[in-house]
Amino acid sequence: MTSYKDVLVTKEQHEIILKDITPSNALYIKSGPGTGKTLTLVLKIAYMINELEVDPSEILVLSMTNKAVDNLKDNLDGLIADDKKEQLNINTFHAFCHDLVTAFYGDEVDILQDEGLRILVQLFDNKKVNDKYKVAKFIRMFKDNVDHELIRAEFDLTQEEINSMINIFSDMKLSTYSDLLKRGKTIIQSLVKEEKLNFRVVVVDEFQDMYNDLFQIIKAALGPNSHLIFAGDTNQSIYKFLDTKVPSKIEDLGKTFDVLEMSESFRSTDEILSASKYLLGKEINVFSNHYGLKPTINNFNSDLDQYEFIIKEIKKLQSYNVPLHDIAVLSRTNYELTKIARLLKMYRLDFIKLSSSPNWLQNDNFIYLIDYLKILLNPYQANFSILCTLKLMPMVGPKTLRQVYEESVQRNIDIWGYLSRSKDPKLKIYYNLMQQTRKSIDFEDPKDVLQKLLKISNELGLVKKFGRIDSFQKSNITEQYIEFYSSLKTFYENPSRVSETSSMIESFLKNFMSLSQQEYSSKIKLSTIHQSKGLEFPIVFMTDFNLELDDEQEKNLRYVGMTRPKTLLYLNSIGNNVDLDKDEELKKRFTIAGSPNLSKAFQNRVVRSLHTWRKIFH
Ligand SMILES: Nc1ncnc2c1ncn2[C@@H]1O[C@H](COP(=O)(O)OP(=O)(O)OP(=O)(O)O)[C@@H](O)[C@H]1O
Repeated sequence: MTSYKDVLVTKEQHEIILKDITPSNALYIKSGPGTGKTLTLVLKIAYMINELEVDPSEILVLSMTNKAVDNLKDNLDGLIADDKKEQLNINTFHAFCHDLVTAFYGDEVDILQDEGLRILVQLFDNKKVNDKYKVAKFIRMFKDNVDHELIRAEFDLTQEEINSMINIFSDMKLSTYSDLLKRGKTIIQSLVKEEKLNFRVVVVDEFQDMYNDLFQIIKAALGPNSHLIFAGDTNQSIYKFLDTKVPSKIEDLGKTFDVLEMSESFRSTDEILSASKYLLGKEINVFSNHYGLKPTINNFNSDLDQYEFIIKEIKKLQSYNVPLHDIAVLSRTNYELTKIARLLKMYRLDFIKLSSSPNWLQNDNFIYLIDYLKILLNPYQANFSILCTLKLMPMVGPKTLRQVYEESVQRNIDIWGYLSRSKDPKLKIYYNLMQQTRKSIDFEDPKDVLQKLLKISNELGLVKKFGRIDSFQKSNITEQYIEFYSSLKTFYENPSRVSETSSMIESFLKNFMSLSQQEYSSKIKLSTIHQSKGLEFPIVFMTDFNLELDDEQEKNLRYVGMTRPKTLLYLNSIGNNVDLDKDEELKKRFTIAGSPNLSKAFQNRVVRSLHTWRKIFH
């Protein structure tokens, strides 16, 4: 162990931190789960700024998720001066492109979301492209410049029908994520060419899940004098539907590669790590110096048995004073998580579902509050939001929506202008309330903003839509409004979140998606395995665990889940065909059928010690 900035780092980590940043070279940090990718990247960034005197504005750090970005930023606190931290460019690929596109073109980027697809189904009014999946596919095809001949064949459409749908999409000024990345790439390319953007170092985290659109951003950002650093673990690549060939394409970047590995894992005990590697079926160079209990596998006949076991074990852990926030339940799908959530609620065990977006958005309908805000702020640029929210009004159906859209196109006015002139009583109610609210709303006062939104949701149909969802979700609505309000307040209470050029509310609209701090709450964490990537928890339950997997991607996903816990791992399978008691290899690595010997674990301080294993900088 060596030390950098009072942090004890391994020899491997130290070598990576000090490795030179020659422009023509790239550094690939090959690291297994829990080996300290984040810590090492953070220390390397600090080293470059503090010791090599690299100007922080010349460092670009790109990551796939908001969570990873927040993590990097938090961990940099105290390592570099605050003013230098401000100049550092640490962003998700999407936010980086979003900022460039809005700054460059001055227009708002309206990304097409799930609810928007439903409105397009109605506006398209086409018998063959008649559900949101088909609409999404249609848009993807035309955005990817697929030959119209092929689109016609795919959906059995005429050219007129295709043109009409493309026109609607363009009139609504909608973008897809892929659009945003492509527009971003073009801007970066020209700025780099004109030497207005000049990154000396580009750092990319979690490169194993990178797909072509993201790869193109990196390629565009790299000038002749840029050094590239990328870190990742191909065994944790879990997005099969994306372009998994990308990591190998990195070699097309024309840089000479140095590969440095990190093999000591600081997260999981050696028992957990060995069992994870065994089920992945690969020889992997990671080890741990912490020892504890073997993971436990139980096979159940039904979901109910499985869930009862989890509740019983959680209660047992509580009796050893394990705080709920040390426990996570990971599942393959959101559907399974909802079932577990219901059960935990029944037993009055507090839980929180982790997601990459803010909590209140776990109810899709809350996206309409964002639409209302966009309209209140600038109705002339909110055509699509107006159509989305009009649909919530009682008695407004697809026919009215199409009529509003078509007539405003014919008269060459925006939809707000059309509404202001409309004699239709339903549309008048909508217009009058919105107009009145626009005049009276105080955007400087979050309480007033919330009150106005509540009134609008009540009178313009959103609350009625809430009424149609099931009772479990309904009981969470007040809580979600409160969470929405606290997200809103974040911007009023943290001026640093508000950029110089935009107001509080504009900053909120631009950044609300990145508000997800739930990991730090004091409740049991529920998460899909996908969402748990990059996170760690002292104790993990994995549900519906499948021992018989062939698919490589699925095995990787299982590996990601199994390597999240620090000390205790419970695997629950249902009706699996492997005879657990007879499989000697499994028996060597797992406790089969039963529960872990907690009293032994606590006696040996295996579990307790974990409470002190907090993140190094926390
Ligand atoms: N040198 C070290 N000494 C002590 N703890 C360390 C050291 N390096 C990393 N850690 C700790 O190990 C844990 C795992 O680190 P980190 O989350 O960065 O791993 P990772 O490589 O990103 O893992 P994954 O690929 O699974 O997301 C963290 O709690 C971190 O603080």
